[in-house]
Amino acid sequence: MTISLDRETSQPTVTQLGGRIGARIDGVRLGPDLGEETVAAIRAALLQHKVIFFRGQNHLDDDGQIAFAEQLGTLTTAHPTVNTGSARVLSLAANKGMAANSWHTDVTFVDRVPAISVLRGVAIPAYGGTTNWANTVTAYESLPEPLKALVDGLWAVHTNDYDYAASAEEGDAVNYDKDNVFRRQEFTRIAFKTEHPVVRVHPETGERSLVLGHFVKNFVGLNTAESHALFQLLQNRVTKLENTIRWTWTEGDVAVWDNRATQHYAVADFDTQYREVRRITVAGDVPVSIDGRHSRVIEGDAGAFSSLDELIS
Ligand SMILES: O=C(O)CCC(=O)C(=O)O
Ligand SMILES: [Fe+2]
Repeated sequence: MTISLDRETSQPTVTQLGGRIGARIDGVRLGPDLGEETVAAIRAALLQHKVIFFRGQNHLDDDGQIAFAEQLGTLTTAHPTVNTGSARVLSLAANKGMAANSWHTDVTFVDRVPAISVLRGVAIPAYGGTTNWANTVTAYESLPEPLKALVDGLWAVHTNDYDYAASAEEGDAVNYDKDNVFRRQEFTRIAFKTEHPVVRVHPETGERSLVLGHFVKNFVGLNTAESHALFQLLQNRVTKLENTIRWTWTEGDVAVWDNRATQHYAVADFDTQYREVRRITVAGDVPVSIDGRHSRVIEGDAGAFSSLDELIS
């Protein structure tokens, strides 16, 4: 489908795709200078639906994607530890079937967890390679009261040096370079460890959401076995199918998600076909717990994070 609407006169239309998460926006040609009204409409849809999709944005290149993302907030460095060859663009390319096929929220091992990720489908395989998102706000809201009481005061340690051996696959696609060489060493060359509340208050909506995903190492005060059991229990709530939306990509699609209210998972079922998606990340603030306490860095300070800007630009 090709969308050729006059940017000056058309209004974006928002079509809800799932009961708990996901909407498609039509009638917008993404790029710079969208105008206040359009940006406000996009932001409102994002906050409500948590992940929004734009079809047919084939005109976009990296610069256009960056220019669009800049209207949503201040951009972060492409990745805190992986040298992506670009200051802003994280390219996730694969032709050996690997993908970020483990449920996660982006970069939760630092204190300033990114607010928004903008992902563009650059090369999309003929089959497979869908991406799924889960709503971590509804996951919290639908918890029974005793579980809410349990998580409301709970904190978790997140690290980039998480237990890769414990996951069935080798984790995030950012662990691979363009020649498919696993580069965990690079991913973990600076160890980050941050304590986040398991329940954070969303800075824009005031909603409570669960902060979990595959960078969680353990819960504060619980041993490894207890942490593992509780993590599985809560993750099962987050990733329950009714709480998710699945997107089948075509080239030129753009997905934008609220990284403060979602987790995602790229399905590694495209065999040896080439797949490439490119991500721009909008900076976020330090999560705040229900009782007003901020996340705290245990290892790898914010200074190291920002100086990486120069390192990889
Ligand atoms: O490959 C995908 O569809 C998503 C990859 C991912 O986890 C990300 O872009 O943050
Ligand atoms: Fe991701």
